[in-house]
Amino acid sequence: MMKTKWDHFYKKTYQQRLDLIAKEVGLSADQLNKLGNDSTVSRNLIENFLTDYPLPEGVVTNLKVNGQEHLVPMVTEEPSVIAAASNGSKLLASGTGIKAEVLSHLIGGQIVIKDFPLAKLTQFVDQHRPELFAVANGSHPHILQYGGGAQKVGVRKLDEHFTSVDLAVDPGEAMGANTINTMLEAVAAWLQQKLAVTVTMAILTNFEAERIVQVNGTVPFSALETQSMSGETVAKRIADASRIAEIDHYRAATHNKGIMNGIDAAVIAFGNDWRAVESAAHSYAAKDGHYRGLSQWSVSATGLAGHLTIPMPIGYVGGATKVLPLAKINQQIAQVTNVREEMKVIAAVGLAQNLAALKALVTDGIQKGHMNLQLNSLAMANGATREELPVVVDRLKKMKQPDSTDVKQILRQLRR
Ligand SMILES: CC(C)(COP(=O)([O-])OP(=O)([O-])OC[C@H]1O[C@@H](n2cnc3c(N)ncnc32)[C@H](O)[C@@H]1OP(=O)([O-])[O-])[C@@H](O)C(=O)NCCC(=O)NCCSC(=O)C[C@@](C)(O)CC(=O)[O-]
Ligand SMILES: NC(=O)C1=CN([C@@H]2O[C@H](COP(=O)(O)OP(=O)(O)OC[C@H]3O[C@@H](n4cnc5c(N)ncnc54)[C@H](OP(=O)(O)O)[C@@H]3O)[C@@H](O)[C@H]2O)C=CC1
Repeated sequence: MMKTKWDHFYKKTYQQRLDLIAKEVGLSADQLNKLGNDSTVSRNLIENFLTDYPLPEGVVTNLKVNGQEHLVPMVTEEPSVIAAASNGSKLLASGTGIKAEVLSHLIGGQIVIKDFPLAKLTQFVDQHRPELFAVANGSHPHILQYGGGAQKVGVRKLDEHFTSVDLAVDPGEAMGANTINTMLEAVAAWLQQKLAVTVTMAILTNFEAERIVQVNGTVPFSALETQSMSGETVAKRIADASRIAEIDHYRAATHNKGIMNGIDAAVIAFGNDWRAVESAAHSYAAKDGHYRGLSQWSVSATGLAGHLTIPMPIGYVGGATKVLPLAKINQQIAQVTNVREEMKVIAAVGLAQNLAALKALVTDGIQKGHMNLQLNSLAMANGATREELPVVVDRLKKMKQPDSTDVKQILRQLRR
């Protein structure tokens, strides 16, 4: 490999790394001071560690799932997300509350094999299923003790060259990526030994078709009423919005982004891998060959009914869940004691988040509520200090469409 000045950067001490970066990009002493923040946990969690990057954490109120109230911590940089999730939770709590159920809890993975007869491989796997499961489970010291283990195996033709041996495993309380990867590599080695197959790769899949949570909720018409629309009209308009996400992928992408506003924020707060959750959500949304909204809303005789079915590949243990100190505290704040509860609560936040966004979209429009709460961020981004912030925001609220020029002008006036 070619040599660069960054070779073995990771072997340098923390201070040496900071100094090198400061020199390279010309950081001031003040900037260095802000950056420098050695942490034993973080230094050992990731590579080339520089600093902890703080994101704001807030809490969703009024989320009621299966009769129990949960305060759900959310980590996000986006104004109005937590207000909206609380708004949607309160609306849903005014109905039957949210009913949630974990439909399946298996992580899948694949061993991709090249140029081997499909029929021979299928026959071998069918005939040696117990042995194959024993190899998989035997590669993980404790998976059976955790109530998990290999559950299913199948063979799937990919094209004329490639075949996938698909394994599904109950990962216990863990997200299970490392767990299943260990198992897949063990089974791959065993297949190589038994059949002399050529294995191209052995890896979990983030298409999580068998780790599904379903949440349902209803909102009475009375709770949806606005100054200018009846509750029934609002409900019908939300059902229309839901339909549009079914038929138009332009809209479906935004509809699902709204759901993930809540889900990602909670997943991060619980110390989980949000890329896995994102990847699973969007691939699931496209599973029928057409990308669509993950939730559906319809009007019943008494109110609005919402439904969300979504993969939720998270863990209550493992990954960073017990390493990041805040993740543990957040599990306690949310009053979740196992992975299934956590899956349900996170999906419920997604449904509530979606409801609030749709209600805003079909009534006042998104900008009114969102921009009102975005004003703090607009003011700070344009240089307002903590002391100036209340006055600046107050003046911005009185304007029709405030922007950065307005903030700068207000600041000039204040600083005269
Ligand atoms: C912003 C609101 C909530 C205002 O909503 P509102 O109707 O003016 O609020 P309200 O004063 O009637 O309050 C209702 C409840 O909302 C919550 N709430 C209200 N204000 C706060 C606050 N400051 N902090 C915390 N919680 C708040 C709180 O639970 C409150 O109940 P209360 O406690 O007063 O009895 C509403 O307009 C809303 O839900 N808007 C949706 C905003 C949103 O979705 N933001 C995400 C960013 S936009 C986006 O990324 C996705 C999107 C929208 O494109 C997705 C899509 O297209 O589908
Ligand atoms: N594509 C992807 O999504 C990928 C994700 N990852 C990463 O993998 C990590 C998640 O994998 P995961 O296997 O969960 O991680 P870990 O290996 O961190 O955690 C699983 C381990 O937790 C221990 N454990 C303790 N109690 C339990 C229990 N009740 N049930 C199950 N396990 C228990 C077990 O180890 P023991 O018995 O030794 O205590 C188990 O092997 C995340 O960090 C993710 O980012 C990695 C590769 C790819």
